[in-house]
This record gives sequence, C-alpha cells and structure tokens, in this order.
Amino acid sequence: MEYVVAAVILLVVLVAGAVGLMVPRMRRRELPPQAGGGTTTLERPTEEEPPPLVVPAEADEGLPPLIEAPVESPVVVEEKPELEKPEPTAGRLVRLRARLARSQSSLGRGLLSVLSRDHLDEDAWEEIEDSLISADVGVEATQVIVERLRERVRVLGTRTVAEVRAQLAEELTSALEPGMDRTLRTTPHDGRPAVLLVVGVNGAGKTTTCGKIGRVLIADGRTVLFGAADTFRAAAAEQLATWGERVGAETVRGPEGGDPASVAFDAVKRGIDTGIDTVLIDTAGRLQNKVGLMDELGKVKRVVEKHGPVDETLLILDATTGQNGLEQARVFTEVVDVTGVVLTKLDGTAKGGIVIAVQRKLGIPVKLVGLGEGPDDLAPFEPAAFVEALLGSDG
Ligand SMILES: Nc1nc2c(ncn2[C@@H]2O[C@H](COP(=O)(O)OP(=O)(O)OP(=O)(O)O)[C@@H](O)[C@H]2O)c(=O)[nH]1
Repeated sequence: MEYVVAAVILLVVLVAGAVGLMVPRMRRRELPPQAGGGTTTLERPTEEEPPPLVVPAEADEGLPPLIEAPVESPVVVEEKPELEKPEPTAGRLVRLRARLARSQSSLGRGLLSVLSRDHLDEDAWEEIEDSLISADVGVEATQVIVERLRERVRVLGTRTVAEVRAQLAEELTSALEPGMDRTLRTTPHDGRPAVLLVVGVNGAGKTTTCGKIGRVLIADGRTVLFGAADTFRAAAAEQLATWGERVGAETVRGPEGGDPASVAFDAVKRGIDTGIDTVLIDTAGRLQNKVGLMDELGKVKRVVEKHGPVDETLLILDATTGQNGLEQARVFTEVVDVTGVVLTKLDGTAKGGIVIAVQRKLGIPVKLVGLGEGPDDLAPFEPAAFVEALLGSDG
C-alpha cells in the first residue's frame, strides 16, 4: 500500500512539473516575433512583418512590453549655420547718408562756398558748373541744371544761401527724374519665380550685389535661389554660395568652365520645381568690347527665357569708373534689355553725380546703390535723399 501511495505522489509531481514547463513555452509562442538579445524566440520575421519589437524578459511576467525603435543607421544631424538677420531696408539711404556725404562733401562744400557769396556773378555760375561737371553730373545735364537755377534765382529774386541751396537741390532732384519706376520686380507670378539677371563688367560688384539683394528679399520673408552662371571664375560661384549659406538660399552651380546658359537654365528650373519666389542669376564679368562674351550674355538671357521672360535685368556699374562706365553701360543695353542700374561703390567716390549722367544717357532708372562692402550696404535709390547727401550738410 505504501508503495502505491508513493507511486501516485511521484506521478502527480511529474505531471505538475511537465505542465509547469509547457505553459510558459506556449505563452512565448503567442508573442510577436522578436529580435536581438534578451529574447528567446528564434523565428525570423518575414519580409512583410512590421519592424521587430524588442520585448524584455519581464514580458513573460505579464508586464506591458516596452516598444523600442528599430535599430537604424545613425542619423546625421546636419548643423545648420546660424542664419543672419539683415537690417531693414526702409531708410537705408538715410542711414548710409553719412558714408555717402563723407565722400561727396567736397562737392557740397564747394557749392556752398560759392552760393554764400553776396552776389552770384558770371564767375560764380561758372564755378557752380565746374563743380557739377567734376562731380560727373555730365556737361549736358549740368548746363540744363545751372540754366534753370539761374532763371529761378533771377525770377524769384532769391537771396539767402539756404534758399539757393534748396533750389539747387530741387533742380538736381528733378534731373534725377523722381517719377521713374524704381521698384524691383521680384514677386513670383504665373506660378513661377521672378527671375533677375545680373550683368556688368569684371569687378563691378555683381556677385556682392546678388548676395545683398538676396539678403533683403529673405529678410522680407521671400524664398531666394542663386544661380552661379559665372563659370569662368570658380571663386565667384564659391562667393555666391557663401552668401547663400549665410542667409539661407540655395545656390545652383555648374562645373567650372561649363556653359553659363545651361547653369542659368537649371537654376530657373530648380526655382520653378521647388516653388521659390525669386531666382537671382549672377553672370560672369565681361569686357564690353569682347564681342564673343557679349554674344554669350545674350545667349544666357535667351536660354533662361525658355522658362518665361526675365523680370529684371540689372546692370551693375562701378561709380568710381565715372564717365567710362557710361560707354560700358551703353554696350550692355544693346545686348540685353537692361531694366535697372545698380550703382556700386558710391562710398568710394566724390563723384556721385554719375547717377544723374547714367540715367540721362541711358534713360534707365538707377534702382539701387551700393555704399560699402558690408552685407547690408545696399540701399534703394531715393533721388531727394541722395541729393541731400550729394550736397552735404543740410545748410
Ligand atoms: N566699397 C565698396 N565696395 C564694393 C561695393 N560693392 C562691391 N564691392 C567690392 O567690389 C569687389 C568686387 O565685387 P564682386 O561682387 O566680386 O564683383 P563682380 O562684378 O562679381 O566681379 P567678377 O566676378 O570678377 O566680374 C569686392 O571686393 C566687393 O566687396 C560697394 O558698394 N562699395
């Protein structure tokens, strides 16, 4: 009898033990497939199955499984350079006036000293003419301005220096044709970006101006793309790309020595595809007397226009080249239809009168002026504010 009882107890213990081993195994089989260490499942997930979940051992104890992200290749977090915030454009010319006035003051001082004479005789009027001509206003424009001023002084019987100065300022301002449309067409239209082509001779400041305009537009909440169609000078594309990085604009570049027209075309295409507001195309500097290069510029424009008309062709003129710049400008206007002039380096010349000569000769408005190498040293051109700077102290 004792043997029977012992045999029954042994049987019960064996059965209980077998059940104890089986149950956890069955429970594990119900879990989703697992991967990695800490699991006991060996089944491989099929291709269609969701990413493997890593279930810690505790899951067996009935705790909710922790879901970890599947192991992927490490994500490279690109460090974006901190974008710069350009200064507002409103009133820039006034803010930069001191800089302009510094270089123009000789004209202002000279004129004021003549105007302060008791009597404006023939010699005095000649001196006024000479001052304006040597400030690059141009002979023709000077004669018109002085003639009109003389007439006003005579008719109105103007006496004080302040009055004559004010009348001269009015004449100079009117010679700058304040009614001309100086707006820069940079707004996207017809489902595509506005396209600006920037042209001019070597070293006039094309790349710098592209960068400065780009900054202004981005500050105004626009999206901008640069096209580095200056494929002759690798450094120019590099320089433009640097401007782009600083303000957050993409730069489309081509191979060095490549076809500038194709880079310009690609830049506009990229601008259209990515929904950019304004595409600025920087072209290579060229001498206006090199026919081949000028023809190439015409080609750049024609190729870009396969996407639609160019909205603005800006001619960059270096103010320090004075009257020579006028001949350059004339040749450019014959090859491409220039819609606006940007006069750069006005901070470096005492001959700001070139603005009057340029507009008069070309009949094209000066839209912007460059007043330094700094990123915000570009101002919308305002005739009255400019004349105040040209004449120096408010007198
Ligand atoms: N003082 C002064 N310097 C300027 C101004 N604009 C441009 N510059 C300088 O002029 C030099 C030539 O400028 P870039 O922009 O490289 O001229 P670019 O026309 O693109 O030259 P290329 O590509 O060689 O044809 C640079 O040193 C600029 O910093 C300005 O308004 N004032």
